[in-house]
Amino acid sequence: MLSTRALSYSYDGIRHLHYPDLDAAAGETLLVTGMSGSGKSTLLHLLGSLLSPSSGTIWLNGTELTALKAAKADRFRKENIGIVFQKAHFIKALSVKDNLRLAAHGSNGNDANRLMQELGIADLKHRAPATLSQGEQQRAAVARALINRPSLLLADEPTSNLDDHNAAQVIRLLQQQALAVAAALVIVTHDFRLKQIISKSIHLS
Ligand SMILES: Nc1ncnc2c1ncn2[C@@H]1O[C@H](COP(=O)(O)OP(=O)(O)OP(=O)(O)O)[C@@H](O)[C@H]1O
Repeated sequence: MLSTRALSYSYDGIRHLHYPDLDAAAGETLLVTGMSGSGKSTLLHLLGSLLSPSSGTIWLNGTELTALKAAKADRFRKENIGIVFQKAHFIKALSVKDNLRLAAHGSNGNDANRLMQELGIADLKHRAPATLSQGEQQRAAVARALINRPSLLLADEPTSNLDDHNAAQVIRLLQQQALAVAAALVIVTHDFRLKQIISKSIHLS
């Protein structure tokens, strides 16, 4: 499903971030931990095809992401990869539901109601995103990331600022939803509590 080989990235051509090889099957969760500055967010951007690596390859479902030209990579990302960023970045003027529909490819927007129901935010669909609590915004961000039934779901620090109970709940939610669409789930975090919940992990140093 997802595999990377010999990935590296440099912002300035001087300091290079080298990544261990990653493999994640459909429905599997991979935790990537590391201290601040170890390159977690950069890795997430590489996996999400938002940055191109200096060297190395990323394969997702038989497609070599790293070989795609920009326009094809954009389309591939929209159709195959869902990303839950640390900050959600919704369109302020649109309702929660319209934010989901805007992210949808083709007829996938029809799934917006079902997803919001499953994530417990159906009652909030006509609200402006800014009026939602942090936890509600996070669930809306998960719904948006899932709208195109991605084969790879990426989450950046989904549990920072959450207490133990809510952290476990968000992880359960992400895992349930990833499993429902048979997506590989990659979570990057400095939250070492998650090592107790997720068995497969890689540490960046
Ligand atoms: N746009 C940029 N230009 C130059 N250097 C950058 C840029 N973004 C990140 N870096 C550097 O690359 C390294 C990895 O950064 P990255 O944000 O991936 O780490 P991180 O593990 O996600 O950190 P944190 O947990 O603090 O968010 C750091 O040394 C950072 O200073």
